[in-house]
Amino acid sequence: MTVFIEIEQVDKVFTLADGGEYIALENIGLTIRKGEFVSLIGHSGCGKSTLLNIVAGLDMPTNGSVILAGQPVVEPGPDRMVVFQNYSLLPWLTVRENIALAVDEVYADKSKQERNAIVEEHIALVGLKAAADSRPEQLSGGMKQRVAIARALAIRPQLLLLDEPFGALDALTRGSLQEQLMAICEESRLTCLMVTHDVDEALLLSDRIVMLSNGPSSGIDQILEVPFARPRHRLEVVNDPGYYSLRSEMIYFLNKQKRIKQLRARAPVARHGLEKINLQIGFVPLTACAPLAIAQEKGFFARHGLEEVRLVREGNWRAISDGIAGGWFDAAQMPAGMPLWFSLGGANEKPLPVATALTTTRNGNAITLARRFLKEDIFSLESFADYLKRTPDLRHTLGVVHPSSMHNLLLRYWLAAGGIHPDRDVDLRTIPPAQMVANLRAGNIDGFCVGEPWNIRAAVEQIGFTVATDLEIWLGHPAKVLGVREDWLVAHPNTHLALIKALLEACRFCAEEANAEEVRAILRDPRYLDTDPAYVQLGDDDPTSCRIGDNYRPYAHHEFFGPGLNRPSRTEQLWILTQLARWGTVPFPRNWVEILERVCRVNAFSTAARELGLDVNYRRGPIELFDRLPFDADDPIGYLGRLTIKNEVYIADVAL
Ligand SMILES: Nc1ncnc2c1ncn2[C@@H]1O[C@H](COP(=O)(O)OP(=O)(O)OP(=O)(O)O)[C@@H](O)[C@H]1O
Repeated sequence: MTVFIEIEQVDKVFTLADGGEYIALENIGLTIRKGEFVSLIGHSGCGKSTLLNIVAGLDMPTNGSVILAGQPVVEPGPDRMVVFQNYSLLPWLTVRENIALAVDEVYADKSKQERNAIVEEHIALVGLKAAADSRPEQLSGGMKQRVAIARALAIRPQLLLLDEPFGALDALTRGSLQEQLMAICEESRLTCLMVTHDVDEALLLSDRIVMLSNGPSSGIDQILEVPFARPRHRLEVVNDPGYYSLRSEMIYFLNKQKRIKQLRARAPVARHGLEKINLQIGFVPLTACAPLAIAQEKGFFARHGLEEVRLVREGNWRAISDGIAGGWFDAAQMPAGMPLWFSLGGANEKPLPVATALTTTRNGNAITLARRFLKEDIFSLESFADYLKRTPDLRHTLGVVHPSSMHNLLLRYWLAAGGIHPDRDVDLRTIPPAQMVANLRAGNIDGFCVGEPWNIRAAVEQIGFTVATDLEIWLGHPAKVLGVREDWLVAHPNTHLALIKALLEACRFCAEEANAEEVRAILRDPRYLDTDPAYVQLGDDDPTSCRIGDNYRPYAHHEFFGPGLNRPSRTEQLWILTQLARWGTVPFPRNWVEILERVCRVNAFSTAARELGLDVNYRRGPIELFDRLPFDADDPIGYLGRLTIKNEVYIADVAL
């Protein structure tokens, strides 16, 4: 399909009554192909109608241009017709006369007979023959909108612009009009640009959905391709396996925009020598969020002057990374690899320096497989690898939670140690932690690697079984860290120290066996983990492992506090770095020493720990995983070279 519309670097600035300015749109760039159906979606006031009006020629951009079929758009024209939500019919004219008015104007060179034929054809097209002599007041909303569509189509525009055309109609009428519009567009190969608030409408009608971020200075946040075959039928579309993932992508986007509005609304408050005491800290509901929950509920934040901390519960790590990248979180609980992943451009190919000065938990992960594998005598890495070799025609999908999480890195390491290439021999799919068990139950995945309580829950509920835990993979590995953007850290050094101190005290509280019941009770609150506390393993008699219910598999304890446990480790971060580079997620930086210094803020940890009177001189031993392959922290590139199963490794200078 050829390019039909080019929207080039369009800005729209409105002059306000008080003389000020409002930047509605900034740097919008979009091309639309001939015959394509594109929808614009976004929150109220984000500039959808403004953009539509600019394409229609009803308004002009402040900067940039719109080119339609090679010609700049400078005014409205008959090649573009707009259908508005409020129909815009002339009340004193009948259906036939409303349509004829437009036809007579555009086709003045045709005979009266030809013009009448066009009018009648379009009245029939939208099924309004019986109402052709009625005036708008005698029509229902759906009928009026059909007149508006017929009027728009009758002049054979090259481009149909629709501004929430079905917004005011009841669900039944809306559904039937959507189907009629789809049929007409497919028949006439019309190009359409539609503004809508309706996620399902956009998915049914569009080839692409353009999601606009909130204003001021709205821009294109993301463009979704809608791949369903045409002609489309509503039932087939909603039953397509891809429908719900596209739908949740849109809902996620719209919710994110709503949250950004709320979260940005808080002005910083400085007090007690701290640059900011009203913090928003993101977390994902896992047993590992205990230190944050405890710091809040037991008053550790407040004790260190952080009097207005708001913990923001997110369903997945992507929302955490969006919150940090967008700057509406001050800090977040993160998977151990996320600060490096950000700093090396994992989020959007542009390095965003993110630092950590505190490891909040170790352990707490496991690998679960669906129970049906037990019937095939699969109970270990070796038997799983054997099974995959025996059944090369079967594809297996395993869930991980984020590219930078230890679950992803440990699962990949475990598979590769068994001779399984994680990107060739199986499919890895990113799924939010709390949705792992449901996806395993539904058969969408064959297994997963995730933090607790989800492995234990899958085992206790007999949906899956734990095939490997931290005890077998890497006992004591870092799991979650406190992450902050480097620019935030530089602007809030005292607040950062207070935050580390509050969380270190909370970590100590979580680690004391006597507090286990209280921590469990706090975690069961819907604001935190919201799960049966029986699945939360804390405070077992055995210092290294625990057994839950009648599930006799030992699990490693979450470790929250102890000598050298919370101090960020450059060696561990270097191991993470080699694994991220091994799988091609980020380049391996030639300047890795500098990168590790920027990411791993050992000094900030030491200052905080010293101020709390804690010993800071402990060092962790060398890293050794279950396969006993030595990790050479002095020669990480040599170590990467010795790994046989890997993707292409890129080595590059990374400028932070
Ligand atoms: N003439 C104007 N003068 C000043 N501001 C304007 C003008 N027209 C629109 N705006 C502002 O520009 C922004 C974008 O408005 P627009 O109507 O395009 O949003 P929208 O996404 O279509 O909203 P909705 O979904 O509510 O219809 C809004 O904040 C609006 O207040």
